Amino acid sequence: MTDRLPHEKGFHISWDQLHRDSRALAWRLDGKGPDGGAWRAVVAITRGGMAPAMIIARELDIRTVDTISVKSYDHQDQGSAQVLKSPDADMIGDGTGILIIDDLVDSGKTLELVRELYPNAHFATVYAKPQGRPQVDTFVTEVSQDTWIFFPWDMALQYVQPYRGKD
Ligand SMILES: O=P(O)(O)OC[C@H]1O[C@H](OP(=O)(O)OP(=O)(O)O)[C@H](O)[C@@H]1O
Ligand code: HPA
Ligand SMILES: [Mg+2]
Repeated sequence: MTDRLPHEKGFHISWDQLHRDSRALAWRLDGKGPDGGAWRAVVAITRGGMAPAMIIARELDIRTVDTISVKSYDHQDQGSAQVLKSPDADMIGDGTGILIIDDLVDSGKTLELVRELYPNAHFATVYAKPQGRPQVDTFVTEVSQDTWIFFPWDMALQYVQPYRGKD
């Protein structure tokens, strides 16, 4: 699968690194809610936003956690993006005081769709690529557009040949 990706570089992230970077994001968000206060709730964009959202909710002592499920059949075609499951409408309102978390913003299409629904929410991702940056309010690490980020849930430890043993 990965040899067909049109990306020049790979950025491989371990669970430990994801934990550190998600904590760094939590610390950036701390006390930045409306009126300099606390956030009302965390909403994770499934599925990739769920692990960072859990870590952030723990760090910021937020007990109300919900999800929004967005299915983008083709990242080139925004028309095909679809919300499969919405957060509780009474809880989220127009998004004021709500943190919406994803693992990364790439083209920005996913956040663009969710932002239209909840324009007053605060959008945060752990990683960001330049094209998607205008869609995200707070992030931790930027990578170049031609980098593919490999998340720990998509990887497994495996044996590699010693460098001098190849061929
Ligand atoms: O900025 P964009 O170009 O929209 O891309 C970013 C989105 O793509 C990935 O999710 P994906 O839709 O692959 O689903 P998943 O989280 O369930 O893996 C990633 O987790 C972001 O949500
Ligand atoms: O760089 C990426 N890595 C994993 N999933 C993604 N979805 C869009 N871009 C990426
Ligand atoms: Mg996702």
